[in-house]
Amino acid sequence: MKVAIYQMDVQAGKPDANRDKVQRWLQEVVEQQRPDVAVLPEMWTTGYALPDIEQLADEENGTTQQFLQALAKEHAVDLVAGSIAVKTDDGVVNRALTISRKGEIIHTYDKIHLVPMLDEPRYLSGGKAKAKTYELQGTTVGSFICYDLRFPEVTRSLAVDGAKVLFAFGEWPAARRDHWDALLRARAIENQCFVIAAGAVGSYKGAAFSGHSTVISPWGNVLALATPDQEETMVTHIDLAEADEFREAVPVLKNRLPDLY
Ligand SMILES: O=C(O)CCC(=O)C(=O)O
Repeated sequence: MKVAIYQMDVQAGKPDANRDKVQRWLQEVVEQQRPDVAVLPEMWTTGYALPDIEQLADEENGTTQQFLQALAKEHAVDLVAGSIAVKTDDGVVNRALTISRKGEIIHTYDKIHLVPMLDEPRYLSGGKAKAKTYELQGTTVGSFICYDLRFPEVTRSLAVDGAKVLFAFGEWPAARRDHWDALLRARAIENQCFVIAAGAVGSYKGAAFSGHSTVISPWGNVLALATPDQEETMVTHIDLAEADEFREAVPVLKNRLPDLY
């Protein structure tokens, strides 16, 4: 699987400008590298302009979703499209979307863990459904969003349900970059999954984002690591057989004893 990650400098509060950036990026990466999958970061339409999120968020099946469906079809690429703010009957959610190259929505997930340090519970509603696996190019995969990374139960449950690739989307603060790096690597090793993480750069109200988008193998090898502070396109090949080989050699998932913990 050839994966392209957009480590993006999201323009907070400017969804039109961010959609333009994504359109230009995708056009360029598809022309130059022909990836199978393109991956975007967390909340890439609005950034963390939370006080205005009610006005900025998309309607369900709204502008950004339709824009992504058209782009995926036009470029014949699967879009693991990070997450966007979406208005629902329960309030605004931070929703991850994956769209097939045919333009079909193949997965959605609303971030379940809201971040108190960023005041998210004041402006956003947490998802009510557990993160579920889905099929992408014949492989079982899962997606989770930023703060979910601190809750190993999320990725463990995706791995137990068969995921071999975990997609993570972040606008993680630079102040805690070490945690991002260490926890992503831990999630890859403990679940014997590839971890493909798209982060953001730039800053909002003086707080910088961590960059360090990355691709990590099930063995824990860092196959690619972006800069901490520049927009960047990272294209990486992953060999999915590595997950099977590691699982056979070290059968962690089979050796779990959930009744004892
Ligand atoms: O857990 C953290 O340190 C940051 C989480 C975060 O920034 C987010 O979920 O958007």
